[in-house]
Amino acid sequence: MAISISIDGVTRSHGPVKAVDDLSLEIKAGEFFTLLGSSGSGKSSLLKLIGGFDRPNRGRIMFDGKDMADVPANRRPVNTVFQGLGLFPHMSVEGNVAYGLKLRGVSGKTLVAKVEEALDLVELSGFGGRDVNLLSGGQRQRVALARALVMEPGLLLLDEPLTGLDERLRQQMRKEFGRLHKRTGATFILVTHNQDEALSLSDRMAIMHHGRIEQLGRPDAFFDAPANAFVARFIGMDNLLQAERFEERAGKTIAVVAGQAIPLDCASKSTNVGASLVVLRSDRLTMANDGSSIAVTDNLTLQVVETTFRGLYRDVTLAFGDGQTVTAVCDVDGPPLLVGQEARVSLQPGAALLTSAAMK
Ligand SMILES: Nc1ncnc2c1ncn2[C@@H]1O[C@H](COP(=O)(O)OP(=O)(O)OP(=O)(O)O)[C@@H](O)[C@H]1O
Repeated sequence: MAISISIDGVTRSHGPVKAVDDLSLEIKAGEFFTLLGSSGSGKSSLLKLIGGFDRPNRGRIMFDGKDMADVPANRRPVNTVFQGLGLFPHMSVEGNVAYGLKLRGVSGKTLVAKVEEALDLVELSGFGGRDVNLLSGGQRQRVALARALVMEPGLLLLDEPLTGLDERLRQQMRKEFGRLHKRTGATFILVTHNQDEALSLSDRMAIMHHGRIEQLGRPDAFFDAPANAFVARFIGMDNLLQAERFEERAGKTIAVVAGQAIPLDCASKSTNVGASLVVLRSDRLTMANDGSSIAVTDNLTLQVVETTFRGLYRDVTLAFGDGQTVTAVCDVDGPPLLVGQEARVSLQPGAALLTSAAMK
């Protein structure tokens, strides 16, 4: 049965460092939830507290409403796949996968059937007798997954499980996680600093920083409304602009940047010049490759600072009169724009958002 998790005001300090800082979070039963954040943000620390490998200084962690404070790791309905795996090198694939079940007293035909089923789930049928030391990196990762899944946990914790794999294997394993999540119905919590992984797999995700959650929600919501400049930068929305003022025109909020009007998509947020930054979504900025305007209205006139060939498109860095820059995408047909030339950039609906300059 999938497990719901409730984290209530949890703090974990190491001397002066608060690895987890008064953090509260609800994870639904059966959800694929991702903790995303840079190195040292507290992701692994939080996962360890959930798994019962460490104890909070303050706050409570509940599974299906039951306080886990006095439940040790080996009595929690949890299995963990860590980075670096920790497979038993002296055991075969089968031996590794069967280990936990044997400890539980499972034996004979039931044991064999369960191990086979788990290996089948990770597409390693027939690999039972192999030496784990002779497997490829991806196969070893899948053995580690099978070893966790065979225990039929209600909660699976995945701590950077794809670290150290090459890009092709990462892609393959990523698909596998998605598939396994659907098939098992368990709650999955993934820790990663890889944004692609988080976006492609998660029902919901949280971006952590300094032991706190900066934003929580469905992956697409981060792009529609990044909570603050830190989150925007973290997810690659680097076009952040300081407005010189905000104005109301015909019921619309306009940001004025270096004398040019940028109509904002969200009128409800605070439009205090010091507290707010304008975010331009690069996927909603369009320009012709000769620099002429595409749309009749909502155009910006900017100066080309740099163009970078990216294969299927070109990145074009463009400057406002006050020196602030944004990057837009331009198609590769025809000659590239020239550095120093003027270009007309059209703002598609939803191109300009507002975000908070300050973090939580
Ligand atoms: N046992 C410990 N003793 C002292 N400090 C610790 C300990 N565990 C974690 N920390 C500190 O707590 C903070 C959060 O660490 P944590 O490992 O949770 O980060 P993370 O987001 O998982 O990072 P990474 O992606 O690098 O694994 C860091 O500043 C780290 O140095």
